[in-house]
Amino acid sequence: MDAASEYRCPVYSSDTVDAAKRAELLVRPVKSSADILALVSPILDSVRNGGDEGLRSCVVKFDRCLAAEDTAFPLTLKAPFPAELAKIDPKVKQAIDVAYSNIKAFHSAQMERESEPIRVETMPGVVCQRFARPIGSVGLYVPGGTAVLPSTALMLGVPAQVAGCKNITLATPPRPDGSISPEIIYIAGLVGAQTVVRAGGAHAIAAMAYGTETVPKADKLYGPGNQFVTAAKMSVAMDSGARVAIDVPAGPSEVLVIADKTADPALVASDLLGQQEHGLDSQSVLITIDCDDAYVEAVNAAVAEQAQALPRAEILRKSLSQSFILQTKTVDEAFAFSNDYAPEHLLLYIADAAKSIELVENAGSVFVGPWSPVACGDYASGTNHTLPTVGYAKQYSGVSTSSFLKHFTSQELSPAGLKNLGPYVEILADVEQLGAHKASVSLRLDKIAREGL
Ligand SMILES: NC(=O)c1ccc[n+]([C@@H]2O[C@H](COP(=O)([O-])OP(=O)(O)OC[C@H]3O[C@@H](n4cnc5c(N)ncnc54)[C@H](O)[C@@H]3O)[C@@H](O)[C@H]2O)c1
Ligand SMILES: N[C@H](CO)Cc1c[nH]c[nH+]1
Ligand SMILES: [Zn+2]
Repeated sequence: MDAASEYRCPVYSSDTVDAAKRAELLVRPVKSSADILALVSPILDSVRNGGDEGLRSCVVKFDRCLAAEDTAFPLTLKAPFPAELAKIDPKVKQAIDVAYSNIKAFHSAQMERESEPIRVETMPGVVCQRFARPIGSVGLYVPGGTAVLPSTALMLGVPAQVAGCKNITLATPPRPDGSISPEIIYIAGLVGAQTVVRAGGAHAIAAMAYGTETVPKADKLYGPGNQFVTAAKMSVAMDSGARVAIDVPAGPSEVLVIADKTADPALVASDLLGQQEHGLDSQSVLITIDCDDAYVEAVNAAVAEQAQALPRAEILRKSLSQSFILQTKTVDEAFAFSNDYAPEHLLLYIADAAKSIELVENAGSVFVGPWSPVACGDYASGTNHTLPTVGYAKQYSGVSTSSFLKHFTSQELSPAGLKNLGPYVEILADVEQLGAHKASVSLRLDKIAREGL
């Protein structure tokens, strides 16, 4: 096998893909959740029962951070973070500041809509309202396994700050020497985080879900991560003892590109590789519309050429075989597959891309036209990169400002309102045979009648 042939995506044609194969192509290359949950459960128990000590032992075992063997290793850093820990290259600072500003602009606009109270008089004298409040204590997970992702600190920290969350904790795996990347500390300061936890994986999730001596307990957990992190989030969310919510199952990165003949094969290849390089369990998919075999070969050749020259060539070599190219004939066929796949990122590299958004039913975030590489959304366009994977875009939205808010409703009835609505409530309470419910209305209606209100 020559080197280039190791970096190719398998190719299928919709003409020959039957229903069973199509169903198979829709499934992501990830371990079953039962297998992962079995691995994650003892880690969660160790932190839930052992607090900081349990957390420390998991840091040693799983984050492979040498300094953690020292029992004096502080598991948390508290704000204000020392300036020397946040020292970054001025060029990097400028790029982070641009990203911060764009993300803040887009998420602040969401805040304006989401926090606006709603008031509706559903019947004369019956006023219903809805109010937004920030979630008090939030735990943000910033991945740091195969790559440290300060951009995720922005994607989670900015909406938390915009929503007005009071207690922001950020957890991320420490580097081998036990330190946290200065870019993450700089961003933690920018977004007003109070605590940075030096731990990654399922144990960091457990620490924020249950709280420890030094890690504050969060009301809601956010952020992407590998299969351990995602399974841990789902597990603690089901534990009534933790009383913690989660944002979205944001697992291994993925992209689906829909391309027609107008798409430059080299640029298509660059976006496929962009998400595939995240890890061995990532998946990139290309759906072509009415493109011949020569076009598909040109994409595969560009994939092989670019992949071999990239710093993460080894990850790509091992994982490109689980990506694939599917040749279809029509726009409808291509979008039908994409909507069933429900990709985290959907790149529309076709003529009339903007108009085709109407055809999208399920996707985390859409990249429209030839000049919108997925990397721009990953870092700095302003949208959020914490997005549903493995098909969860069918029922979940990506992280947004509203993920950091909760809403409560109110109703206020005047005597006239109760006279209008009360008799119907009495009937419905009768249907359910709930006498106390009925009496709470009847007694008031009697009083209104007695007092002539
Ligand atoms: N969907 C999204 O929005 C989105 C955004 C950014 C990144 N991602 C994805 O996040 C993931 C990041 O994964 P990562 O691994 O690089 O970083 P990570 O921080 O999620 O996980 C690394 C940690 O996993 C733990 N771990 C590793 N092996 C373990 C084992 N065998 N048992 C128990 N714990 C173990 C360790 O604590 C390690 O520090 C990638 O898959 C990437 O594609 C997704
Ligand atoms: N593509 C990731 C979301 O799946 C986000 C990211 C961070 N850094 C680079 N990319
Ligand atoms: Zn990415």
